[in-house]
Amino acid sequence: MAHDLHANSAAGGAWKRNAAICVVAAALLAVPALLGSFAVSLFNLVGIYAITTLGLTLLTGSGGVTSFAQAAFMGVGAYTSTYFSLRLGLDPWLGLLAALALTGLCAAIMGAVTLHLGGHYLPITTLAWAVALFMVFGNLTAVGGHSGIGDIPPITVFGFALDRPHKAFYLVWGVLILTLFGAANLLSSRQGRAISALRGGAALAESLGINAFRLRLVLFLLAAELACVAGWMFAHTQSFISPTSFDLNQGMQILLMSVLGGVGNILGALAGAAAVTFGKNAIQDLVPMLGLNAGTFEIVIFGIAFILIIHKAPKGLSPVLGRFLPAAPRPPLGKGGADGLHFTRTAAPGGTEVLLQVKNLQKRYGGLVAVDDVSFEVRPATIHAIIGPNGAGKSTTFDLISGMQAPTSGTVHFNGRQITGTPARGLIARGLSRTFQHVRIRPNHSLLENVMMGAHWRMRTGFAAGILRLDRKEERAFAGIAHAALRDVGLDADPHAKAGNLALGPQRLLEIARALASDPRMVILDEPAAGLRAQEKQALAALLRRMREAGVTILLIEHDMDFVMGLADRIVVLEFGRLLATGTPDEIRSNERVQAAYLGEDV
Ligand SMILES: Nc1ncnc2c1ncn2[C@@H]1O[C@H](COP(=O)(O)OP(=O)(O)OP(=O)(O)O)[C@@H](O)[C@H]1O
Repeated sequence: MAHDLHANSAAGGAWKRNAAICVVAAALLAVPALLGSFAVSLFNLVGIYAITTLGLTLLTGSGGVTSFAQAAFMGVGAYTSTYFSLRLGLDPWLGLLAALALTGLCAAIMGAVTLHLGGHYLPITTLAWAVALFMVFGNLTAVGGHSGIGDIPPITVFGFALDRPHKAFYLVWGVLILTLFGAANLLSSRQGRAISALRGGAALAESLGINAFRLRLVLFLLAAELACVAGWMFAHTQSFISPTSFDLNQGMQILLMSVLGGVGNILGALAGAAAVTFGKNAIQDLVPMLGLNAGTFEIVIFGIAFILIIHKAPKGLSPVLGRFLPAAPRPPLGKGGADGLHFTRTAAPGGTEVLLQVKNLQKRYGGLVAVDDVSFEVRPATIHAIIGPNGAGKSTTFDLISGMQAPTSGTVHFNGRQITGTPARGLIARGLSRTFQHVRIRPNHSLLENVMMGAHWRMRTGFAAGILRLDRKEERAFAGIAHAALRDVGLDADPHAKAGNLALGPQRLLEIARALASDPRMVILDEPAAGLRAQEKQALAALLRRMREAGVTILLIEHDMDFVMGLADRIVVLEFGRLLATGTPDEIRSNERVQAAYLGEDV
């Protein structure tokens, strides 16, 4: 019955959504028939800026990288194609190809130099890029220099010249609608989940097997190319361009469009572009009536709007859009996994007797030795705990095993192969999955989507297939696997619920489900019981035992002695970076050196 209700409401939601799309499409088709040239031209500008802003939505909103250079990349598209068509007499479509190539080259060089530096390097470089390009455009006398250049020929489609705003409207809005659908498809695909994992920090993305640098570079390129296409349409629909059309002020306005629309909201890109473009037009109409300079006023008003939005409404228009738009249809849960997860790589029969071998591991930070000559082994299908007082070197040991840091000396072997210094992203495919001390989930994504991130390395869909929605079969299969993982940790009641609504205990379980979806040999857990209530700890211990029975090996750091003593098969005790003792819980409990180290604590 509940299932039927859910199916009915989903069908109702889809119906409303499709109806809303039809109404909007009909209204759009009527725009050129109902409005005059100036108004249609404004609509075209909205479409052009929405395409540019959409690039920023993907880059900043989803990937967490800020850029001031979108207007400058529009300029590269506009000026390259103008030069090709006006000076070389070539078709604007050839100009577009050249512009895309040049934009790609510039963005690739800029991204390659700055993206791995992290922090504010990229935003600052994009600022410098915007200023430098303004100078370059101004000094290109072949395309008009600072005074700009006119008579740019229109785009032709099958011999039909788009020489009036009414004709260009269909191209601009057609391209916009295609890019909106493409972006929506991308964000709901494997690569879209990888992009949002980036927002959880490079550590999360890399732990899932995602090359954070490469993904940021692809996003930066994609955003630049979208701006280039928009710039190309700008030049050939306005027929006049000048450096001020693509200066830093324009770059800031595009950032304002993105922030106003709600960073990360796809339709927000359109709403933000419309609000700023129509707002700018209203300022230019009204302010001169008061005897004031519209240009100066525009900068002041937009500056104030920027500050107000950041402080008072950081989500921009997206809550409003969310209220009026019917919810997106929920993806199917997929088949398979009805009887729980099947691990294909656990307890490798015939494999090595030791799954993880840590030998003489050392990590120095200048004069401080955080981990000093530590050696231990973990056998398959066991629960192994690392304990020790604060500052004993537990987290550093974890980081050395999980590839977050490289050791100063010593080796780590996993499943018979040396993994010393292997970057974190290379480990999940070998069967090593991890959770974090400070939970790293994507709060605005569903439980199902969060868990599917764990299966990223097992999936194949690339950017193009995601944008074209050719990934449905794979999505269904892995939604089934993620659903089974949620069932394994007891979170399958509402797989489509937002992960951010969960309390801390269930969030920790969600991270474990994400690790299970990666088909792990071994899961390493950083203080999994921290902050949990007694009942939640019992449920967690039961889950970890079930995982052990299924053949998954577990290595954990934990401060809660009762939890560790009642659960672990073997325990490693560290003190001042050195191995103090190793053994079963009983051996550790009766070890005098451990008792001395934990003086006053009940071991
Ligand atoms: N990046 C770093 N640079 C310098 N010193 C560090 C760094 N990371 C850790 N340390 C030092 O190394 C030692 C071991 O730290 P680590 O975090 O591994 O201990 P821990 O046992 O996990 O402690 P806790 O239980 O408090 O998390 C500490 O003295 C810490 O200050």
